[in-house]
Amino acid sequence: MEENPLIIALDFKGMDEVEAFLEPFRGQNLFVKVGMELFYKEGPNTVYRLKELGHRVFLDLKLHDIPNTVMRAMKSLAGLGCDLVTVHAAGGRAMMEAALEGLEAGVPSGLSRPSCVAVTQLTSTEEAHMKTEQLISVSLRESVYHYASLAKISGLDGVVCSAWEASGIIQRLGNGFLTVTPGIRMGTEDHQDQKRVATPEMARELGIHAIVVGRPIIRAANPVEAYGTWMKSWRGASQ
Ligand SMILES: O=C(O)c1cc(=O)[nH]c(=O)n1[C@@H]1O[C@H](COP(=O)(O)O)[C@@H](O)[C@H]1O
Repeated sequence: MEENPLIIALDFKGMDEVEAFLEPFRGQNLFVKVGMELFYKEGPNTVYRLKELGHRVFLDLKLHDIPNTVMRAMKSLAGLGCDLVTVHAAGGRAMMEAALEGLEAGVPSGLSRPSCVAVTQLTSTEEAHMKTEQLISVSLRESVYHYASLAKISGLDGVVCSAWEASGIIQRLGNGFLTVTPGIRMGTEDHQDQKRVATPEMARELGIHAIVVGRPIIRAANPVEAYGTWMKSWRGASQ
């Protein structure tokens, strides 16, 4: 992954909205995330179009199924030419290994396989709910560290976690293991459904590799200006 990207979550209803959002960014190469809403509506053309426009694509479908199904699904996704994909670590080691097997089998010749990161505990999850709803009795941090270790043992490239656990993961698993962090807010705006939240400055100081930002940029009155402000906060003095 290139130098600490800010990944814009394109959480839009369809490609018309995506094209309208991207138009004022013409000439800039962004790192964008395609999630379930957009992919389920528009399908593979989403990825082809974004690649044609020169953007890097995080295809975030959070696969979680039996190993054979995930292996075959990843084979299809690798063929689209995306750069980064996700699975749920809760699917287990065999499923994560199968995901990598599928990605390696499906990658078009001449391209490198997409990076694959595992979602640990969603940033919308609070410790109390994890304990009552998932019946996990360790702390939320311990649960995230456990999933991150499992993802590393399985050969994955990193994890999706909140900023609250990222530095512990980097300490335990090394700086080469990616930490991709949503739940980022400037501090002033509504957290919406996010619970484990941090500012871009905090994320930078914690050594996080990539942040994912959706609504604060895509719903901003002036998204280009908002992106510039966010990039300055995320990159700090180097921007
Ligand atoms: O895998 C993800 O990207 C993800 C994992 C997670 O734990 N939390 C999380 O918010 N996300 C995604 O990150 C984006 C965050 O969007 P905003 O809350 O609008 O900034 C959404 O597209 C979520 O689907």
